Amino acid sequence: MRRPNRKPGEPDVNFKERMAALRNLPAFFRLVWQTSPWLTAVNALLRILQSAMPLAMLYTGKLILDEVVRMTQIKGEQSFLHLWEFVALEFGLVIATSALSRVITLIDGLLGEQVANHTSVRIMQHAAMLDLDQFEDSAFYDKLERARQQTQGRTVLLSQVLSQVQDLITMAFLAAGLLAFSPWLILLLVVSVVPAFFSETYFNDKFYALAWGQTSDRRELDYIRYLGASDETVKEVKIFNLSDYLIGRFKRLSDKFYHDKKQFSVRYHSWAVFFAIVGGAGYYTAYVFIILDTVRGNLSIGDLAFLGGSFRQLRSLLEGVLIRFTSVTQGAIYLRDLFEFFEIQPRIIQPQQARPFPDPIREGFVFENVGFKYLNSERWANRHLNFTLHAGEKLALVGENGAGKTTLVKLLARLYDPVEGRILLDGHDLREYDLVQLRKQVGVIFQDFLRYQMTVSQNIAVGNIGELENEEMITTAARKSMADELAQRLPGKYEQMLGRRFHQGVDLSGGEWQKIALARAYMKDAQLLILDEPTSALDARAEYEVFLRFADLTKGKSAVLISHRFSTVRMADRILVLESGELKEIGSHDELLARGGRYAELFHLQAQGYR
Ligand SMILES: Nc1ncnc2c1ncn2[C@@H]1O[C@H](COP(=O)(O)OP(=O)(O)OP(=O)(O)O)[C@@H](O)[C@H]1O
Repeated sequence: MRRPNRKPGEPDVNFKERMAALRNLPAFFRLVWQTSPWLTAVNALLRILQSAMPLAMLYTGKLILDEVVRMTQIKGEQSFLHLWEFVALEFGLVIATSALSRVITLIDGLLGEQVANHTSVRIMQHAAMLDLDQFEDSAFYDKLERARQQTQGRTVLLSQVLSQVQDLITMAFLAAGLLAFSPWLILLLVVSVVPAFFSETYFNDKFYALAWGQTSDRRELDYIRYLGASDETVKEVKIFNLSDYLIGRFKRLSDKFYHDKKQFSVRYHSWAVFFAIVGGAGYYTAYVFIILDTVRGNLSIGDLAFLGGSFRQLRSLLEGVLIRFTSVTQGAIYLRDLFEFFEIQPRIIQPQQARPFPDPIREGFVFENVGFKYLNSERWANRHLNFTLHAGEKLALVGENGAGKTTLVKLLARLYDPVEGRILLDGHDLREYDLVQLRKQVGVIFQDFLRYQMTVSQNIAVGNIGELENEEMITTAARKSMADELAQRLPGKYEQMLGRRFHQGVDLSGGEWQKIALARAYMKDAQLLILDEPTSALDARAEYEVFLRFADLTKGKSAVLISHRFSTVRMADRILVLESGELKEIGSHDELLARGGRYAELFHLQAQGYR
């Protein structure tokens, strides 16, 4: 479960907001047009054609009826030519209508799919640009989630808006016919349908509020569902016998949803039935008037059929349009989340006149009174940091859990910018350097590195994805990190699928995964390599070898190592001890031991454990 959501019942959308949300539609249609101009244009054209069909058919029906009546009134030999022409015309129109509606559905589906894919790609592109700390902000995260989840809704919205326009045109055609006969019939129509519209809007708002109120509970439900049945959780669920507890929690929540939904739906549908009766009464009042006028001889039988048909269709179209209006505005409100998400801009961006990243680094990184605190946190995760990471130096960071080691390396890799002070690289602020080059020249393997459910070679290549096809580079990197031996043992070698999610995937042990992750570090020729607890799961021999190799393989390069094992730490040139985010001491292993400070204390503590 991710973030707390808004309070139940919030936000209650009113009519004004609904109308305001419609302003997102032009931007939406620009997006649709960009996705496929060709399909959009054809779709629009066919829909205009389709919208004239109902009137054409009703009118042909009238012609047929009038012709039949005329023929029954005349005695003697008669020509059927006209009648068959009309029938053929109506037959043609029927066929054209169903063909058109098929083609329109087809294009809607294709276009919807393309729009969904195009939007997903844009969301991914935009998310990739954004800063790490933006992902840690709950309001941002909610927005991203909603922008992402509504992909399917947008496909529906597309055809809804198009159908809405099409129906409005059809109505204009039909209304023109009715208007010529009797304008007040139109008035009657509006009066009989409008209450249903207000009822629909009212219940839609209520439903939106209900859905909003349930968002965080729904997430909890999804989370419990995931806990209850997934490859990653099954082990603990079995060992701790959690399934009954989880099922109980799931049932309690889902029962509550069911209860809320039932209450809502019963009220909603009861009112819908009532308003359908009102609408029906309106229609029959009008129909009676038309019948009476026909009996009086003012209208032909054909007119009766035409007007009755027009009125009936107009009523159901109007009802449909009004009801659809609420769901269109609903969709437009969700669009607002999407466009607001696109408007979020990253702060860590490529500088206007970027300085090329030095190659080689001459002086190194200088921390000048660097301080950093996380968003929504009052505590400084790092503060008053003053030290130099010299070019070519191997620096180890030690400190207790939460001391700020990972935060420090995130600052070094410019995943965050300092809140206080600055970091200089060869005399210039890190913020002035080309960001793309910086990402290439600073390699980081985090303690919570990703275990991609992909092949061994893809898992290594993510360290430098441009070299995905470079087998030699991948195997060399694997040899350096000792992942090669592991790959050779697997049935599929480098093409072996890892993880259990996909066909014939195999899972690895924690240490084996670390070897794979370490290989990523060797995939690029970075000048600064940061390893955040890279060997915590390796056995003693593997760890020893990794570090012997590491020193050798990173000769002339700078490196930062985070580790809780002092056997690893002591191999570094210097060691920086952090305490509550601040620098406690810095020096070589021997210097720090001689000083008898915190490092010496921690070192002896760990050494004691081995005696
Ligand atoms: N994304 C975050 N948002 C808010 N606070 C955070 C975040 N990440 C870390 N912190 C806090 O910042 C402080 C420093 O965390 P950091 O991860 O740098 O510690 P660390 O020394 O690497 O710890 P460990 O040895 O457990 O890995 C901690 O108090 C932690 O709770």
